[in-house]
Amino acid sequence: MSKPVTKEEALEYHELPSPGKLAIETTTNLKTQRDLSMAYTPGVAFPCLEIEENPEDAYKYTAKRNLVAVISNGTAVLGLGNIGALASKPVMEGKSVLFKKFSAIDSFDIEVDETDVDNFVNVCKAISPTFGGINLEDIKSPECFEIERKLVEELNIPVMHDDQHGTAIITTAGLINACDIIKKNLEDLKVVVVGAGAAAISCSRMYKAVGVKNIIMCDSKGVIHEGREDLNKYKKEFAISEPLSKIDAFREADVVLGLSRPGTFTQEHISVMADEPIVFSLANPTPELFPEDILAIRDKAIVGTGRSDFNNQVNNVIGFPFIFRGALDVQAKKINMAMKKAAAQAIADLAKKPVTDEIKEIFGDHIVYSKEYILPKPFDKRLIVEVSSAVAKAAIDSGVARVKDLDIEEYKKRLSKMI
Ligand SMILES: NC(=O)C1=CN([C@@H]2O[C@H](COP(=O)(O)OP(=O)(O)OC[C@H]3O[C@@H](n4cnc5c(N)ncnc54)[C@H](OP(=O)(O)O)[C@@H]3O)[C@@H](O)[C@H]2O)C=CC1
Ligand SMILES: CC(=O)C(=O)O
Ligand SMILES: [Mg+2]
Repeated sequence: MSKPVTKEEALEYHELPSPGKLAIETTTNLKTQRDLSMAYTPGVAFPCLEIEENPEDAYKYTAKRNLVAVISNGTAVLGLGNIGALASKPVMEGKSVLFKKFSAIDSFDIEVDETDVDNFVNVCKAISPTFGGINLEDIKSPECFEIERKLVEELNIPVMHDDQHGTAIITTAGLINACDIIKKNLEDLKVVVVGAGAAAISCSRMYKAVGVKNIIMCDSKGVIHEGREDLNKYKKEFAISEPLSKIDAFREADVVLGLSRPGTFTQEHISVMADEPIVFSLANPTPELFPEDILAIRDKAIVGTGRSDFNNQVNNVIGFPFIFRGALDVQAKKINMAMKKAAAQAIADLAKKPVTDEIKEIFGDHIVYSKEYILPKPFDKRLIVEVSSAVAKAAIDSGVARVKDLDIEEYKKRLSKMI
């Protein structure tokens, strides 16, 4: 574990040298009167008229092709709950910083003070011409599902709710490698999912898509089963036929995937799991159960958290920057399961390769594929190359890319120079 972050340090980091975490920079010269005539009137009228004639030219003459909106209404911010649009801004600025640093994507964070599904969708639609993609963030379930569905249906740029799909990609990559290390098959796993919101539902769908058969899901009322009358249609997808207590759900389980809030499972639950349990305790910033408490009773466990200060950070930061990079570069109309699976496999494969000297310098020589290192570090510069190229290829192969003739090896070379 690295040195704990104090409140004072975190507040100072956000306040200095200037409030917030990002600013805007220009890409063209603006030094002379002639530059001004180019950038602004009269020169600017020419690209405007080209775009009016052919909307695709927006990708040629504006920042649209490399610009993503990070949009939230602040209703499910990390595990902090509904703290509102304004209070969500540090997280959204943070996501924009990660886009820029890890995948060279420009982005604006946009906090929308609106909880009504249709009104929120209308705001997103109205501002969508500006962007090459939309990353929805920290919007509570079940509203997030409907919002994303409508936007994907109605817009022709990639729209992805990161808490759903970024998280699904990274937890799938983590599961693939954890199973590889302890020699278990995905098909044979018993998985308990604690949480039944945006992240939990989407991760569980992807687990099923890669072969997991036995999933038991719990929400704040307990195990989700067909006898319950308080289930929305998303939770119903995972209802088991008979009632079950939570402790019985954990009995001999191989995996627990926590996407809920602190304290929703305890050492008692972990103690009844199968040998070498996989415990992803992913609530942020405070996990369901801390790694030391898990390892204290199950020293052979593979443990992951969402945080940057423990081994095995299982966090969508290893997903969303690279999936959008690939999607933008082939002007994908949407982000589909084929692209998500390709991303997860590429992430999993990368963790098996020896780490670079740069990563050793940051994290030390001990970083080798093992129970303590199942996923690449977000700082691994090979992520953009391997994951974004895999996503771009999957977009082309699955027919959602507008750019169809991409030389993947050439593209990988370009990616390696982007950050
Ligand atoms: N590491 C990572 O990369 C990521 C981590 N997360 C974390 O996952 C958590 C959930 O996020 P998200 O899905 O967006 O939020 P949602 O608000 O959509 O879902 C929260 C879920 O937690 C459930 N819950 C609350 N209390 C309990 C309990 N006692 N037992 C079981 N479930 C409970 C809620 O149940 P109910 O439906 O009954 O209200 C709800 O289903 C957050 O802590 C977030 O930080 C999210 C995305 C990525
Ligand atoms: C990581 C993230 O997106 C979350 O905790 O909400
Ligand atoms: Mg989030």
